Amino acid sequence: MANNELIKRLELPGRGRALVTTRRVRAGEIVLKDSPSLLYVVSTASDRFCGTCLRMCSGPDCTDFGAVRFCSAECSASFPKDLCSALGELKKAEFVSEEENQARFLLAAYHLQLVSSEEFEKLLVLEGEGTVDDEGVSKLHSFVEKAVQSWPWKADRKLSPRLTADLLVKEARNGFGLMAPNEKPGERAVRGYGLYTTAAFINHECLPNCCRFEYVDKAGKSNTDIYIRAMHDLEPETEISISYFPINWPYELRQERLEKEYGFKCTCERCDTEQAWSDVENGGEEGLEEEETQDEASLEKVVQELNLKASTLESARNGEEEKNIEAEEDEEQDGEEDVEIDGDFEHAMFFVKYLCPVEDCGGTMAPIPQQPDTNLHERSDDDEDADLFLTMECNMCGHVRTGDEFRKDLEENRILE
Ligand SMILES: C[S@@+](CC[C@H](N)C(=O)[O-])C[C@H]1O[C@@H](n2cnc3c(N)ncnc32)[C@H](O)[C@@H]1O
Repeated sequence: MANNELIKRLELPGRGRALVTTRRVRAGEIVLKDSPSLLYVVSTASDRFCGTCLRMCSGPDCTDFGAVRFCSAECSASFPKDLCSALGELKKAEFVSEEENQARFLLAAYHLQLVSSEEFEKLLVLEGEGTVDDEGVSKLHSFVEKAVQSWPWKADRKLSPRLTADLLVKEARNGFGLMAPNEKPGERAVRGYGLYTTAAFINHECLPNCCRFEYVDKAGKSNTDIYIRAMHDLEPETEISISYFPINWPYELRQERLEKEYGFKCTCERCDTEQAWSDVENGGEEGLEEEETQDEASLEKVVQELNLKASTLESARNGEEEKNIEAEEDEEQDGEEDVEIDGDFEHAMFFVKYLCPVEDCGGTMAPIPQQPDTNLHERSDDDEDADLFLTMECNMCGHVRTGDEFRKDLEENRILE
């Protein structure tokens, strides 16, 4: 099913290292299956999820061991005792929850160095460098240095404030959050984080072509593997992209997260279009609501929303808005590229196709992987709309939508006549 031969790593201008397809990929194909080099459970979930496998951990099987619990005697036995005792030190430290998570990560990373310097080196090549003269880093480094001092280190041990600072940034830029099942609709929490040293080379796009699936509660050993699935057909030599957060996040929130956490400014086509909306909203007296997301995922609403924004932008461009907008627009149009209003339909269709229709979910839909002998692989290359009507699965709530259901929705909302 998964085929890691399907991708290669390249350096792309302005994007750093990236993963690119080596052949044509069909909608729904798994382009990458990756296992974690390192996993840790977050402090707020450590009493409910197993420290070894991150599965739900409840009932009498649960073995309490310092700051980690285990779902079974097997998971308890396979968790490294050195790491367990170091995690026990967390109880004495005065950390707020975010710092405690960073300490958990650092202990797991330094422990990886203890047991496999080869795997540890894979972490060191990931993107990100920290700042040493940071109070938070010093506090964490002092804690970690003490907590790991009794470990059976070899002479080539690497442990320094510089390395601690770098590891923290590498984790922030490359870690994948494994989600806990929703307790209430719309409330989603992370149960733990993992570093996947191949998937870490996938860059972000606000309109991605792949999305990540995980099945942490499934039976078996590889329950923390992640699967990167193609949302639609991809040509050979196409860069694989995912969204680093839910696809319905609004422009400002996306920009803030990408700049603060990932260190780059996104200038993709979607951001260009939404920046123009945001300029109009900020300039107009009757701007649209702040911080809108396309989270009401009914087709009608998504399409209406985007049409409304497009027409607001068009009105502003045509000088029908308040004077202050006219003035701003005039200024902005000097030397500024025109924003494609036609692009709005393409963006609307992206959400119609790929945003999970379940209220408050915000997940991304991707076609269910097909068996090689199904019609997905037999359909002709020029049948562009065929992937519209594949059975899709949501990567957050698991909702499944068949092609017939989608066709009916499109017809009811007059998108397809
Ligand atoms: C998870 S890593 C992806 C692999 C990375 N390019 C590398 O060379 O290791 C995340 C980092 O990649 C870069 N990146 C991701 N998406 C990008 C994009 N759309 N444009 C520019 N840089 C991007 C940023 O530096 C970000 O912090």
